[in-house]
Amino acid sequence: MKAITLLGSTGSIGTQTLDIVAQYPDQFRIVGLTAGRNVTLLAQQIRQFRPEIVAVCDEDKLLELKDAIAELDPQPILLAGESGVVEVAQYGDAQAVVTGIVGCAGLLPTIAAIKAGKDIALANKETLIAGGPVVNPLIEKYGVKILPADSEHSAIFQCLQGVMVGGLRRIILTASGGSFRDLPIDKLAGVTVADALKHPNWSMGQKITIDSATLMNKGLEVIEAHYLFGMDYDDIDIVIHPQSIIHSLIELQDTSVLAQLGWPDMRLPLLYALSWPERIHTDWERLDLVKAGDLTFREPDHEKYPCMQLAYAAGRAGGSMPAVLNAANEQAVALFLQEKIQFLDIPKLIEKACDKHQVDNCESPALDDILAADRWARQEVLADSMELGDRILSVR
Ligand SMILES: NC(=O)c1ccc[n+]([C@@H]2O[C@H](COP(=O)([O-])OP(=O)(O)OC[C@H]3O[C@@H](n4cnc5c(N)ncnc54)[C@H](OP(=O)(O)O)[C@@H]3O)[C@@H](O)[C@H]2O)c1
Ligand SMILES: C[C@](O)(CO)[C@H](O)COP(=O)(O)O
Ligand SMILES: [Mn+2]
Repeated sequence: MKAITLLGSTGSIGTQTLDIVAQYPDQFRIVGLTAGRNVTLLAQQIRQFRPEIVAVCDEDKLLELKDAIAELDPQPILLAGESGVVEVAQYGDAQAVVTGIVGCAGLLPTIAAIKAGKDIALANKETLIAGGPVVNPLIEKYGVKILPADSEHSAIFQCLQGVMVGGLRRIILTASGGSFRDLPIDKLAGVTVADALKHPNWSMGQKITIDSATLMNKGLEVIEAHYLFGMDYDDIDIVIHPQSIIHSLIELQDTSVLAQLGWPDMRLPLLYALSWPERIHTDWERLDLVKAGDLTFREPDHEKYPCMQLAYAAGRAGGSMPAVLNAANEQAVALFLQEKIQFLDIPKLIEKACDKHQVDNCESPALDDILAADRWARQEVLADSMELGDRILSVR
């Protein structure tokens, strides 16, 4: 039985992970859970999975959580704040930590888990995009495994099983195209948050759904693939595949191409990240190619979606630049979700921050450099968005 700690248990990744644990109680046991502030759901999860330790990041929610589970005996260790989340990440005999926290907030808990010798089932891509130069050396130093749970990187990882080192020639990331894939470019200016949250294939958290709509999710995944598989940016391609049945492909040195297929269901990559190198028999809906129908592909539209090229440029710049790109994106998406900026402002704000940033410690930025770059980028985007605010107010 594998002992697991789950960071971000109340989110899309978190609840799907717990769905797996509930289906396979003979395979998995929950040691720790963390959430941001949804203590109602967290209390339900504590009752069902009886973790040893729990943290809620919002310290103002701790008392409410204590009251919500007061009758439980024994009580889990209850912690709060970012330090509490870090404590849970490194706690006890958990063999693997599932990183389902959204954003760069997952970086410090992930580092703590690695230093505690725990394997990482990585869903939280921002941690690797921003912190790759620090995380990868720690993975090696502490001898832990990083198992991709992101659907594309799981597909690539699955295709790589049995491939000799040096056999990989190219990675092809598939992209659904997101909420506006069929919308003409001249209609993007006025789209609403509600429009952007209507992902055609996947049910996900709000931030990543907006990232899918801007294609920044795919740009981030290019950087994620670089850090996970060591591929040069010239050898990581993107193709639009509206059906999201092929979850990505690899090309080998002899030009043979391997792909992983399945229904768009995040439980499968999550399960494999937890069961690897084994495969667990499931009774989930099996892929029916006739039912799936036509599988189509098209070139990504870089004029319509500038975020992809912004991500390639940041990845190639290296050092602290991916951290700036990621933080600028997190801040811009948050402002869009708050309806303080427009959809097309997102790439503009990101580009402005990246253009201003002077990459230091290019080869190997320290953790403090990455955290400082993250903070700087968020402040830059906030300041730049104020000018946009003037424009928006004048339009109204
Ligand atoms: N959803 C998917 O299908 C999918 C697929 C591939 C990769 N991913 C990646 O997985 C990560 C999570 O995505 P998601 O869609 O599951 O997001 P989500 O639904 O928004 O869930 C985010 C989780 O993180 C918690 N959280 C938020 N801010 C936090 C903070 N500052 N400190 C600690 N916990 C915090 C939330 O807690 P509360 O809700 O309690 O506030 C929630 O449990 C992202 O990095 C995403 O890119 C997601
Ligand atoms: C589910 C997914 O892996 C989230 O990262 C997928 O990438 C989302 O779909 P899209 O192709 O980015 O629109
Ligand atoms: Mn993905």
